This record gives sequence, C-alpha cells and structure tokens, in this order.
Amino acid sequence: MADRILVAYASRYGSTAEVAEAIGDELQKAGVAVDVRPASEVRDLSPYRAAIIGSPIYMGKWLPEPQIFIEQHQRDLRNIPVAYFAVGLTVNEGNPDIIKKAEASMDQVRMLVEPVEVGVFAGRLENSRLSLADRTITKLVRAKTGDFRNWEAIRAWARAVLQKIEPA
Ligand SMILES: Cc1cc2nc3c(=O)[nH]c(=O)nc-3n(C[C@H](O)[C@H](O)[C@H](O)COP(=O)(O)O)c2cc1C
Repeated sequence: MADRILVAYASRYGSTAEVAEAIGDELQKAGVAVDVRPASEVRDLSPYRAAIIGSPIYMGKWLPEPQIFIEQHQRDLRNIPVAYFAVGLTVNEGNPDIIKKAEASMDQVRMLVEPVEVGVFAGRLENSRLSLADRTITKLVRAKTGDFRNWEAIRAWARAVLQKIEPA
C-alpha cells in the first residue's frame, strides 16, 4: 500500500541533503512514514502517496538528477501530491526579484508535474568544501560564504506541505 512520503533530493556539498533530512524529520514528528533518499537512487514510487523533491541551485538551475527523476517518473508523480523545494544562496538576500529568480529554477520541473507547493530556502556556501571550478566561480561573483539555512522556516514549510497533502 502507498502509505509513505518520499523526500528525494540532489546535493553537491551536502547542504540540500541536510535540508531534505530536516523536512523528513518534521514529517516523521507528525507521525508520517518517510524515506529521505537521493533522487538518483529511487527506482520505485509504488510505496509513496506523496513526494517532496528538491535541489540546490547552480547557475540558476537545478542539478540534473532530480530533473531526470521527475522526467522518468512523471506518470506516477502526476497521480500523487508533489512539492518542490530549491536551495540557493541568493535566497538569503530576501529581495522579491531574487526569490522569483530562485523559483524560476523550478520552471522546467513544474511543466512536467504541477506541484501542490513550492519552497525556496537559503543554503550554505563554504569555500573549503568547493571544487576548484566551483571556487573559481564563487570568487568571480564574490559570493558571500556561510551557512544561511533557516531551520525553522524549512520545518514550517514541511508542516505546511503536509497540510496540503492531507488536509484536516
Ligand atoms: C558554482 C556555484 C554556483 C551557484 N549558483 C547559484 C545560483 O545561481 N543561485 C543561488 O541561489 N545559489 C547558487 N549557488 C549556491 C548554492 O545553491 C548553495 O551553496 C547550496 O546550499 C548548495 O547546495 P549543496 O550543498 O546541496 O550542493 C551556487 C554555488 C556554487 C558553488
């Protein structure tokens, strides 16, 4: 029986993985059976009655793995409630135009499967963790480093999504 909720994600440096874990933890606290898994490892959607799918934003876009996952499973995903979240550094600035840009990272997947909810969260950027290529880019754009994740906002979003998945 499809009684679980899937939280599927991609993450290059682990910060989105931790956001996905926090979302899963919040749902579990509400009594839901949850699996938090990298999108690339999920093969079968039959155990799931809903899916929450997220990616970090790199150069304005989602990473390929969750996009491929949604493309491959779009038929199953159209039959259950789906929510998307994006994690990006720009979100920290809070400016509505920038938030819109961050939300635009989800345009493609929204066209494949219409979500019941979307969320954008500030992420984490730590130079010491980055590949040389990524460090070069962040230096060029003078990106601000630090951990800007707002755990209460993330957990509140998870609760709001659960309300949409199973209205009282
Ligand atoms: C090369 C590079 C490009 C990035 N591009 C964006 C971007 O276009 N928009 C944004 O909001 N954040 C951008 N970020 C910030 C990441 O989305 C942020 O650090 C995120 O938390 C990384 O997630 P991860 O640790 O799961 O890989 C970029 C970071 C790097 C290193």
